[in-house]
Amino acid sequence: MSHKSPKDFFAPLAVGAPAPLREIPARPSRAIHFFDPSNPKMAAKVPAMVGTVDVLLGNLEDAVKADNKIAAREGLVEIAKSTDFGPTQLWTRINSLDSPWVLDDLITLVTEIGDKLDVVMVPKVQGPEDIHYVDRLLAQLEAKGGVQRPILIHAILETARGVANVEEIALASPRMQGISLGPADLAADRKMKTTRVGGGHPGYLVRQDPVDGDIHGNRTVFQQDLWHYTIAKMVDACAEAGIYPYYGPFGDITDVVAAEDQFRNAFLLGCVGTWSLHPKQIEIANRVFSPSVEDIKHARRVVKAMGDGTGAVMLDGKMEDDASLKQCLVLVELAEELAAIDPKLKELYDAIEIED
Ligand SMILES: C[C@H](C(=O)SCCNC(=O)CCNC(=O)[C@H](O)C(C)(C)COP(=O)(O)OP(=O)(O)OC[C@H]1O[C@@H](n2cnc3c(N)ncnc32)[C@H](O)[C@@H]1OP(=O)(O)O)[C@@H](O)C(=O)O
Ligand SMILES: [Mg+2]
Repeated sequence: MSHKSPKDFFAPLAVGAPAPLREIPARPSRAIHFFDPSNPKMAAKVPAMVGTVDVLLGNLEDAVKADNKIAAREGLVEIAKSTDFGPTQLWTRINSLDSPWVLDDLITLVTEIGDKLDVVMVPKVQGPEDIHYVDRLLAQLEAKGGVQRPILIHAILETARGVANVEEIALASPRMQGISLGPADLAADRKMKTTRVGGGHPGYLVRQDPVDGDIHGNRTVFQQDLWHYTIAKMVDACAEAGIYPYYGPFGDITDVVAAEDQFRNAFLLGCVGTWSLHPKQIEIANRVFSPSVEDIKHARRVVKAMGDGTGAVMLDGKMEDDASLKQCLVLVELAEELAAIDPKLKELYDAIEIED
């Protein structure tokens, strides 16, 4: 349910505000790197991180102490004003819409750094009404601040009602850029019995049938993915709306192996990127969310073999047809976008040779 009729869905919501986009650009966003602008050590690292990560996100919400909320907001303004972000996007996560800080977050950020801010991430979104509120307020502030291009909105999927409404959230505004899974708040809201921030749980498993009826015998167990349903529902809602799904935080910073597993699960399910909470997670995210040389070589071979894009062919003993061609085109187009901003990837992808 939109707050606009289809006729005026793309009309600005305030006189003087920039016209909404008709299509959300697929800018690379493999890693959305969170930093606390009130943390001097993290803030000092931002300029050197430009170009090494696709998105830098100045976080104002959870993980920023209540005493530091104003310092974080002011710190982000200072960082934005003093940094040339080049190809790197600048996002922020504002405080929750019921917090005492969010109105000043939006007024300050949009009127002071609106032209440098690409995306506003909104936490704890419950339904389209939350997006409608931010949509209209952003338009008014863009007009007030003379912002020249529309600031986009990214919702965090971290409440049970938000999951129930995810399709309407995705379609709620032409500003919607994407949606991220927020596993910690969502687990708490659902009363899931896990205290982990993303990833699996050793108690969530399926067990091999007993051998010869011996239920206490040696039976292989397979740990299951707690987040499969929610990520898949989020991906469907984003695909329907033409916006982008992301995995969110992986809190076990030291377990880089399980972080890679969780990121790859999300990549394979259709997510385009993930959050990174620590510098060591950026490399993992960039690697996982950039298609491998093998995948790109195969995809390009399918595109070549499929000619006009219709019918079916056999390639390496596997059937390729109109549908698998579309899957391959997703990878080929992603590779082109990433190669445009990542020289190392460009070198890898350009070196791929396809036999005639
Ligand atoms: C739960 C969901 C969320 O809300 S997740 C998003 C909110 N959380 C965060 O944003 C966490 C951000 N990360 C951190 O605060 C820190 O990484 C840490 C507290 C987890 C660990 O910090 P520290 O102990 O300092 O780690 P190290 O000593 O290993 O740090 C080494 C070095 O790196 C610097 N550093 C650390 N983190 C960052 C960062 N994010 N960006 C830039 N630099 C960072 C650190 O300062 C050290 O610097 P030095 O070498 O100069 O000392 C929720 O939404 C849901 O799921 O619902
Ligand atoms: Mg959260």
